[in-house]
Amino acid sequence: MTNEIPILKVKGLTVYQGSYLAVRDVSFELLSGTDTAIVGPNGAGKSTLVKAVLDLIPRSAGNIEIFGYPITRLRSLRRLLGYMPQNFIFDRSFPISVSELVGLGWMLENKRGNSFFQRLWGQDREKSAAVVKALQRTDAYHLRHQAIGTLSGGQLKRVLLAYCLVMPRKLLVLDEAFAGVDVQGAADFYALLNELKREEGWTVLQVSHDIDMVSRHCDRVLCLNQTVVCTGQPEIALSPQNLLATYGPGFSRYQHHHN
Ligand SMILES: Nc1ncnc2c1ncn2[C@@H]1O[C@H](COP(=O)(O)OP(=O)(O)OP(=O)(O)O)[C@@H](O)[C@H]1O
Repeated sequence: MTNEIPILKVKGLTVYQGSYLAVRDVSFELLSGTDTAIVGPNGAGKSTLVKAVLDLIPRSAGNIEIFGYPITRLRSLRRLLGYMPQNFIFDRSFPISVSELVGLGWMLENKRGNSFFQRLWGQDREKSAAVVKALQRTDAYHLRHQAIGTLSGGQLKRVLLAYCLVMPRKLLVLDEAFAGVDVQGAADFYALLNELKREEGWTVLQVSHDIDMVSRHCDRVLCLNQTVVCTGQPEIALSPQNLLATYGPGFSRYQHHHN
């Protein structure tokens, strides 16, 4: 259900990457239970924007409020936030299984009233059940015993999404989560996001290059090219004029590729 509570408020955000002005004076809000896509050409500042919004890189100007708090005071609320970065770089010989990785996303909740050992045992069972459910939801359960270093690109995306889903979240931030996932897989992922949004009230912010999927599945679109070019419902934000303004004249070839 969509209601009018802003989960995230970004005002006047400006970010430099080294000496390069990557994001300039960006403002937007995310309403609870909505799925917003950030689109724009390569180098437009999309990844920089989401990293700065999550306070993972410094900003030179701007205010960010998340769940009603300044981002710097997020601390214990971080578990309400799932983030899947564009690239996940790791040593492929690192001996950790898919289940173990997904389990790392599960955090202890402070439950009172039981003894230490009861809590420990209960939480272990809860964690195992949550890992199984998350892997089933992303169609990666069959990979659970595999070492993460042996996964294909698309399989790894499924497992990383399971890592994000293993806890209930309020905000899920995905940076090209579906790049490299096959067509059926991407459609399944969008169906899953829809379920999380409608049935569990999650809010989604996703960077995507798939204009076709975005126009079919997202509630709002933010067109970015260093700064916000336009924002609104997909049918408005992705009009030919707005796409031209965002991507420049080369876009028609890209769009053709998707039709
Ligand atoms: N660590 C860095 N140091 C210097 N410049 C950087 C760094 N990271 C990004 N940039 C530059 O900042 C600009 C924005 O990069 P960013 O990765 O945010 O773009 P993007 O819209 O996510 O691109 P893509 O669609 O290719 O993933 C680019 O010009 C890039 O070269």
